[in-house]
Amino acid sequence: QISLKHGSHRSGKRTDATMQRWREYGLGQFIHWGIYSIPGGGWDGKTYGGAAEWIRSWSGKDAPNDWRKTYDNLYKQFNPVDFNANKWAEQAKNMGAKYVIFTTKHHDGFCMWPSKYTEYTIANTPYKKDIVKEVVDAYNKVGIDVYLYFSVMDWSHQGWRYDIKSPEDSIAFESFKKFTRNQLLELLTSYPSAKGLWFDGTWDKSWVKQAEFADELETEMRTLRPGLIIGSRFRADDFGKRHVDSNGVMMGDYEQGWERNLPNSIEDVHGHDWDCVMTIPDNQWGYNSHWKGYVKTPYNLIEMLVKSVSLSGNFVINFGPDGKGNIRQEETSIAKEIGDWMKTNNEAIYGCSHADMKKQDWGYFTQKGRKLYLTVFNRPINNCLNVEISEKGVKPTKAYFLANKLPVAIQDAGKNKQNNNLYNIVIPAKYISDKPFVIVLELEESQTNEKAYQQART
Ligand SMILES: COc1ccc([C@H]2[C@H](O)[C@H](O)[C@H](C)N2C)cc1
Repeated sequence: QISLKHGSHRSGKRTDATMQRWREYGLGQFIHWGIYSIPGGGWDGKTYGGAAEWIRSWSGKDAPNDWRKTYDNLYKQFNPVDFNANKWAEQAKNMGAKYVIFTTKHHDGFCMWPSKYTEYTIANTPYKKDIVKEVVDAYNKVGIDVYLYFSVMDWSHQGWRYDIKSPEDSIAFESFKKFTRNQLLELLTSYPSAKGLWFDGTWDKSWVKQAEFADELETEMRTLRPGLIIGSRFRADDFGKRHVDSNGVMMGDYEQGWERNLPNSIEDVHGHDWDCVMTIPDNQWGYNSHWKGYVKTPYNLIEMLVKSVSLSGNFVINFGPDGKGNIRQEETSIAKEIGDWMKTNNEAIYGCSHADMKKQDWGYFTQKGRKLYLTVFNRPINNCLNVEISEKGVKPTKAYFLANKLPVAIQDAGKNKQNNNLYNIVIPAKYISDKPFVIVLELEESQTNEKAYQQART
């Protein structure tokens, strides 16, 4: 046990109602929208390879020549005439998202809210209006919780440094730290309904060296907003360790390391709350007019969602609206397809978590109370879903299709050396589905609970 002043201040999951609500979301929407959405990964008819929201930082073959000046003046033409936050919120509601993470400021430093601490904000664009407020209000109105994405790294600020290597760096970075704190307190004060902050741009040495400052700032923010949810990306500990501190204890309220990546087993989760944030194309978060490479299908994304919930995490799908405020057709049709699936099957997602069951090839288990949800992606040729109930002596009581409650047969599949308490859930051969489907399997009360209950009665 290494003694830390600025390591994690809590071990184990948060148990308060606000965090429990976060845990039950299942599905979220990420929105990356900013000045980078104007070029959309290209310029003057040419497209570039890197991540579109990073285009300001690219150079050489990945960006137009002497691009910085042009980029830094783009805000003067930012006028998203097609933007309608209510339409976005409606679409997210129909998709089944329970929370949204919205980019208030990405690495380029442009603020989508009228910050008092810099001129580089929405207030100084032809659009003028407070986009963060429009998004917060529209999403809250349809019952979707809002989380604010904030990049600490800010390429537009004179005080930003990648590392602190001289007294000059140190003086500059002190002004940057003051600016960052001012903006964060401004966001929390201006948008009190925001439930949390999703931090990014915190990997550079300059910030990693600010263990004390960041720790105090986190405490100040949590005091200002009791219940505030902050992930493991915000700050590093006394020895520069991020996500988990030098004693292996997770920093923040949930693990934020699963970016375009998913845990493969419950062991990978280490008992943490976590979210996976995922792009629809390969590595593109901001609008890119020319998606290259593989674009995930609705069913790739549904499988990732179900896998996330089966491992007690949330799954967040990224949308990148264009410079005019339109959500592109590919994203709209994916949202619709996922929404249709969620309308039928969201009981297997919302409020569910990992089931202590052996992973089977046909798909995933999620659980809520004594109900197991079997989401089938790979239907066995013999129509028998193998289920091995880990809780000793607990038997299944009934099984049925979630969609229409029609019962399905449960066969005792006997015992052998490796496993017992094995059952086949038999899907009727005549049942045809071209989409993943859910079978509900209800379990008896667990013996341990039952025994405890009986003893309690004496
Ligand atoms: C260095 O690799 C990175 C760095 C930052 C990112 C940023 C993306 O721009 C997006 O905002 C994502 C959530 N974030 C981790 C992605 C990959």
